[in-house]
Amino acid sequence: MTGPVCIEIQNVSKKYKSAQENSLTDVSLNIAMSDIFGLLGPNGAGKTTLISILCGIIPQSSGTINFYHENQPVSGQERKSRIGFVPQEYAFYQELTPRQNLDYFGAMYNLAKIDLETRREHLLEILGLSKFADKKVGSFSGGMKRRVNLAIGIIHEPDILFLDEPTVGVDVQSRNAIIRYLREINSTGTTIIYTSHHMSEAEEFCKHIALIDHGRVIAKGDLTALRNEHEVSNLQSLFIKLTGEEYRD
Ligand SMILES: Nc1ncnc2c1ncn2[C@@H]1O[C@H](COP(=O)(O)OP(=O)(O)OP(=O)(O)O)[C@@H](O)[C@H]1O
Repeated sequence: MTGPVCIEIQNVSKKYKSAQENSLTDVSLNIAMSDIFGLLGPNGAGKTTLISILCGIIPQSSGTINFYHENQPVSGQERKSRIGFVPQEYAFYQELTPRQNLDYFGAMYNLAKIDLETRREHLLEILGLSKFADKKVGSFSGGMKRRVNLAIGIIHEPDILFLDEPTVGVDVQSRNAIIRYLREINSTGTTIIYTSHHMSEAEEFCKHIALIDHGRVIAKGDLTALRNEHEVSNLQSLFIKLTGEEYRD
């Protein structure tokens, strides 16, 4: 653990109405403040389902989730302003520019105009989008769209940031820019929970991980300790050792 607990997940299960089987079964995890926590697992393991529940987008079927800030419980209402979510799908208006998108989503968080403008320009600059700030997002490359998606998820400076595959389908430059920025905000206290299929990226980036398979947590903890315990030299080998070689599609 890097700090006090900020998310406590106890015995969470989820069965979608239309599904025969549980998508999550009895998931229990503690995530520490200021951690970079990787939720990893094969396709269909339940990562997006868990993130969606933690962000309050869908309800769990059973189990409890508590949020804390410096050891104090965080209420449902306060949670909204403390959490940021960068989904796998693009969550912006293609026909608007990055500036217009950021203004729109910033206003949804009730940011004061002057704060929103300062924050917007800072994010455009730091994510390499200033030159394109008044062009429609629909015309952007995959990497630029991912960076716009990230900027929208963090416009309100959340303490806890959830990212579902933030670097999928982007070139090395955009991947580096995104990871570098995430590291930077983590170093000033933002807790990061992220999913990825990119094992070498996750290995370098995460402090702790949970490996999920068929909706269950099959390994969790500090990466070095997990590698030692399972006698493997890297995360990819650990992943294959615990989830097997067969296809998951
Ligand atoms: N809305 C839904 N209704 C019914 N079943 C669903 C729904 N969403 C997801 N599932 C099922 O729940 C399981 C977990 O899916 P989920 O998308 O959470 O996995 P994942 O680990 O995020 O996968 P991927 O790596 O492919 O994104 C899968 O079997 C999936 O088919």
